[in-house]
Amino acid sequence: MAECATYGTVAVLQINNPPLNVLGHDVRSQLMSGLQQALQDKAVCSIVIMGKGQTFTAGADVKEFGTEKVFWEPTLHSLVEAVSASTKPVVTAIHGTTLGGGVALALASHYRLADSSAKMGLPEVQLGILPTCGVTQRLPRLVGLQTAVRMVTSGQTQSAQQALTAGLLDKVVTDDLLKKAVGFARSVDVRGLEARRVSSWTVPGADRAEDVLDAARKTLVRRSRGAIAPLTALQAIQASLLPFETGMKREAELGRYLWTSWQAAALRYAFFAERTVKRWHIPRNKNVNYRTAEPMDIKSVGVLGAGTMGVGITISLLQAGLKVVLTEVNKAQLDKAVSLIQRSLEGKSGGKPQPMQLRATTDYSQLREVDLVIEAVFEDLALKKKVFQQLDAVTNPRTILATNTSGLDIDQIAAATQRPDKVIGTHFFSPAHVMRLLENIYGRHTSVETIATAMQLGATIGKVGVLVGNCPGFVGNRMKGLNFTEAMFLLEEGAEPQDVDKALEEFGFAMGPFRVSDLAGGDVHWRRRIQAGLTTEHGPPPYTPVLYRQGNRYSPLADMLCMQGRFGQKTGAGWYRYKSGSRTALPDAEVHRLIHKHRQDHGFQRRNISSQEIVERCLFPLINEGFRILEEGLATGPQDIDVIFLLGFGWPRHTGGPMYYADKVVGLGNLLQSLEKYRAYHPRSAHWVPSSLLRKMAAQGTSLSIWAAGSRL
Ligand SMILES: CCCCCCC/C=C/C(=O)SCCNC(=O)CCNC(=O)[C@H](O)C(C)(C)COP(=O)(O)OP(=O)(O)OC[C@H]1O[C@@H](n2cnc3c(N)ncnc32)[C@H](O)[C@@H]1OP(=O)(O)O
Repeated sequence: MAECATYGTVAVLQINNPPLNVLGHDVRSQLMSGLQQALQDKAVCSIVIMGKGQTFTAGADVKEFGTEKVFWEPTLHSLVEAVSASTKPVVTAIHGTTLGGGVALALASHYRLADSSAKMGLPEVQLGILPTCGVTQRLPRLVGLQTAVRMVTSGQTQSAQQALTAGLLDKVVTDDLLKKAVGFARSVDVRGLEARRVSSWTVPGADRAEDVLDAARKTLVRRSRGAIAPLTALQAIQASLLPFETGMKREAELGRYLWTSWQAAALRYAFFAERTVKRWHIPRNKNVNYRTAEPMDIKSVGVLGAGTMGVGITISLLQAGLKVVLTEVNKAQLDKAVSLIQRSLEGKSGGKPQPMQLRATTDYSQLREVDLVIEAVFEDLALKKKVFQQLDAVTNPRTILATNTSGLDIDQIAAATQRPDKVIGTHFFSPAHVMRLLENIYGRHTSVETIATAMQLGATIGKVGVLVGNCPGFVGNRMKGLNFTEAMFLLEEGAEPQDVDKALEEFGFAMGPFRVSDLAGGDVHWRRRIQAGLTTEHGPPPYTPVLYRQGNRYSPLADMLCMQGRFGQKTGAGWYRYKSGSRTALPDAEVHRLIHKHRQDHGFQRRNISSQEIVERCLFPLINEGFRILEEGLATGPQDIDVIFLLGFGWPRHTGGPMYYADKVVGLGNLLQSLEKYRAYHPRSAHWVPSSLLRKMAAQGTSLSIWAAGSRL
């Protein structure tokens, strides 16, 4: 856990708690007793604290957070204070990615050394808590308010060089950190110790504090969208302008406030959910799971289609060091794609040339020897089936064939081949080289090896893979579609697009549904509705009521905009209007007129609709659908649904995701009641009928966490 050794007059305490040296209770205890021994040992003049393995430490053990263990002595706070009060100089030697509590230990030390490849960060606000243990008081004294605010409120890591420049580190070294740290510790003098205690320093540039804090507050109010941790952290940093002990008291108060908040619990859940989804199984056959599966070794990947998705996927694969054969029948499109890929990769490597593992071709037969192909052609079932038939003929029979689709039937695509066991859906989110989510969809015949390979490939290219079953829209789009449906009904009943967007943005989404639709292009879903027979390019299908389609209430408003060529930002007008070259959504009188006329034509009585109703009506049907998905065994557990929404649809992380939010914030009983209430008002919308799983759980008073724990292997 923590090992102690002496090198002449230097005692070295080394954390050894693989994989990430987190500071659980055992580690803290051993570090504390090592420190006390070193202080008592007359032969020891200085002390080095460092870590073995891949990192100094990733910080506090988050697994302890929901338990009493985190308060067992020595707590992290006691350990940090013991380091700070040491009567012998303490040098912290940092390597790898050092986070949270690791930075707290470093700040309390008298000297800080790091390997040149080290990174340091304070991700606490991403867990909804405050970097306590004196971080908010010592850091500004060391690096100034501006850098401290940036590090604490963003959670972003700093490279060793950045940390050195900021004043957070005393020295950056290359090679043999242990030897260099011991050498450095030998050279430091106990007589200078008092001056090295950061707690005795004042914050540099305190005269400009008000301006810095005001500017940060304004940015954070806008960016944090309801998350309380960043603004609370700012208050703690502000307290560093007070005497150190007073500031520490304020830090402790604010720390307790965040520690006990529901947002901290939600963010902790999100942290573990992202890691839990890799432990997949198929709900109907638990023997098919991540433990029994053996992935194929993938070294080369073919990407078919060089549109926006194909380009993003290719960049992700190349960045992970895989060989890629990019195939596109249109030569001009292919050339454009290659130049985009090159530019993007050059940007990533800081202008340094990268060994190009890309072969671009218009010839399908070049895909013969790749291990896996990802098809990324236009979202059209007939086209995809044709392409899969060709791929089946041209590729090696052992090659896995993946389709990048956002909702088409995997079984139908697989049926176009002689190897349905080797066909799988890999739903990337746009931009594919940026978005971390990969929704992997198994079909009826997909083999366990194919599933394991797609999940493994996701991890290799830095994505969080979530495995789901095959149904229209899969998990993400099947649920998300309902949000937009209700948003349009709200327009019919009296809201304006900006009212709906504002309510959901206040809930925490970066953009409301109408702004998202304008960004993505309204025509994409319009084409899908046409394909599904819900509408035509000229209006409702013959003999179809305007407000009722396929057994459900229907709003034709989006179709009406598309029929006018209003596809969103790309046409300068959609639910909003856009000035040339601008992405700012401006309310549009024409849209208001169109909605107003539609209300009049169909006898809608306009009424005022509260933000609460908007949020409930847009989100509750989606959550209800999540319960249906669990019931149908299409997701391994609620975490899978939550991760899809957190990483793929901008669901506000501080609420944990739709299923967590329903369970822990709304309450399943309250959710059921609300669904029943809206169902009574809107009997022609099937999405208000509560799922039987929700009914059962609400009746039994059970929580999704119990359901989830039992269902996970
Ligand atoms: C009174 C209360 C005391 C309050 C103390 C307040 C002050 C201190 C606060 C903190 O220190 S909060 C913790 C800050 N640290 C983090 O948030 C670290 C988060 N981890 C990461 O970002 C990444 O893990 C990494 C360090 C960048 C490494 O990434 P990598 O992809 O290599 O590995 P992972 O798959 O993410 O992790 C492997 C394994 O380790 C588990 N894990 C990671 N970090 C922690 C942690 N801090 N505590 C506990 N467990 C951690 C992770 O869940 C994985 O586990 P498995 O899923 O494989 O079981």
